[in-house]
Amino acid sequence: MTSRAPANATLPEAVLTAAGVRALDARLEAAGLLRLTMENAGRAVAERVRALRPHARVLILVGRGANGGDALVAARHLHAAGQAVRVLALGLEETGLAGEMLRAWRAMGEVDLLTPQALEAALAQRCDLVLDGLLGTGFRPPLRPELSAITARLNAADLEVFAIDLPSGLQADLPQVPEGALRAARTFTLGGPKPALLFSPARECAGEWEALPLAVPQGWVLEHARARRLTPAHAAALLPQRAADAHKGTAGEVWVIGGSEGMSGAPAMAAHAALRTGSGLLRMIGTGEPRPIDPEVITARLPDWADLEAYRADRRPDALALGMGLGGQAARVAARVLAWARPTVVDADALTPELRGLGHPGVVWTPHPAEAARMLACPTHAVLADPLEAAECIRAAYGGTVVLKGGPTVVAAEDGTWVNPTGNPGMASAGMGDTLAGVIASLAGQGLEAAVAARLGVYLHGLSADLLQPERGYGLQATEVGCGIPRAWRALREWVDWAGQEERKRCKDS
Ligand SMILES: NC(=O)C1=CN([C@@H]2O[C@H](COP(=O)(O)OP(=O)(O)OC[C@H]3O[C@@H](n4cnc5c(N)ncnc54)[C@H](OP(=O)(O)O)[C@@H]3O)[C@@H](O)[C@H]2O)[C@@H](O)CC1
Ligand SMILES: Nc1ncnc2c1ncn2[C@@H]1O[C@H](COP(=O)(O)OP(=O)(O)O)[C@@H](O)[C@H]1O
Ligand SMILES: [K+]
Repeated sequence: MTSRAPANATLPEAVLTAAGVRALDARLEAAGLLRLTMENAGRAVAERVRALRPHARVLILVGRGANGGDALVAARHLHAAGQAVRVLALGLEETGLAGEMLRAWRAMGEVDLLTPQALEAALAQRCDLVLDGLLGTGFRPPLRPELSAITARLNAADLEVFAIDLPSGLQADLPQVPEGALRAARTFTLGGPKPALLFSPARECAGEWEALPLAVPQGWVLEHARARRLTPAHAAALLPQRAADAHKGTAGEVWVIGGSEGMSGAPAMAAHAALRTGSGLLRMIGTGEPRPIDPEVITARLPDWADLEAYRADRRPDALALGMGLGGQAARVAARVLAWARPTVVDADALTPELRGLGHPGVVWTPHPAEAARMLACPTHAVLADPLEAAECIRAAYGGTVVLKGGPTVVAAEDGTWVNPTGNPGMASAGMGDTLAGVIASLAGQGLEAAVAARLGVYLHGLSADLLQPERGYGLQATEVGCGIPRAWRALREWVDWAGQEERKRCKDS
């Protein structure tokens, strides 16, 4: 029998909350697959530990829930492979699925009750690595004292900790770090990352993380996902394709509307990035003198913003980006342009509450957290406390697609919420957002749906910065990220060609 499921590699990654894990668990249980899934998960963890630390003596800490069950499976596979393990468990009852795993482990090795004294004794013997299976997605703060004494001791010890699913004491769904949370050097997250592994400050507790597959169809996991995360294959499939007879009239005319006295650079960076993303024709329009970086850009200086309608009369932009450096007039100008019902990226000064409800399917709002707070009339810390929720709230109130910028950027669109995997802290410099607005407008002008242009735009923008990071570090300029877009594009395209070749080779071999 052949599989009818699409190859997992072409599907996005699932971002799973505690509720999503519970729902997936229920489905697996109903299908009679939960025990096998725990077995697969624990074995996958053991394989990663063996690959990374084949000679380590591993202290395995086991909680009472399924996270502990995963740890016991890992203990069994590590022991069977000849690696030295010591197991300490919070409970020794053999009930439920985790209890079954405890019984299976006991057939092979010993287990002692985890107490502060037992931990101390274990640490006094040679131990190179702690495998944390105390708490996973089932944790609800605050951490009880019996456990906070354990995590405090481990955090104080000079020991490497690898966490299963997420470091014990982190709340899966939120970026905050509850009192007493464990700090891990590495996390093996099961089925897909939890929001806590994606957003700061919680993600700093997880060290490097990697997602281990659950060995069930990715479609099942995605059904219970809170959000999706782009993979290279998925992003590459979004790249626009051009006909051989393409010309500047078919490659998209983009207008950048912005700039004011002393702020001419912002729209210039957007226009520059749009050209590098492949737009056929760029116009920069302002009431001050537009100062493009590139000679290819056509400029128009309007006596007043009221003259915008007349300028547009016999012209038809394929997409627009507006707001960058525009100043106090921005909301008024944006309201006019939104009425044209063209694909439009609304950025910077134009991101104001006056525009609530004016979004249409072609609109992409691109706030950073402080601008998002302005749009939602809430403090910035409330946005940062749950970026997925904040992006979705803006979308509900304003319409269109929302790109909530940050490390990482969240895209809330009609088809759901996405988390971008590319980008790095070198991007924390002025002008990066202007560049992004140009990239998204360019892709929309080349015919991509606004929501798709947003998703691909943030991916390419971050990838361009990631490719530059090794040579530039924190000294990365926004214009360089714009210049690097063709390289990012090529890297993605080559990835697809490479993946396609692999796929063809696999088909030939089988
Ligand atoms: N479908 C999937 O993706 C798969 C998921 N899998 C795994 O399932 C895990 C989720 O398992 P789970 O639901 O059993 O919860 P888990 O994290 O083990 O914690 C429960 C324990 O924590 C305790 N506890 C709670 N709060 C506490 C506090 N404040 N302070 C102290 N203790 C506290 C709570 O105690 P209780 O409240 O019951 O007394 C209970 O004993 C998930 O992370 C992944 O590893 C895999 O098996 C493969 C398939
Ligand atoms: N630490 C980071 N990790 C990933 N991306 C980042 C990071 N810091 C900034 N960025 C990206 O850089 C851009 C900054 O945008 P913004 O703050 O609007 O800049 P500006 O207003 O100066 O143009 C966003 O796309 C954001 O996602
Ligand atoms: K854990």
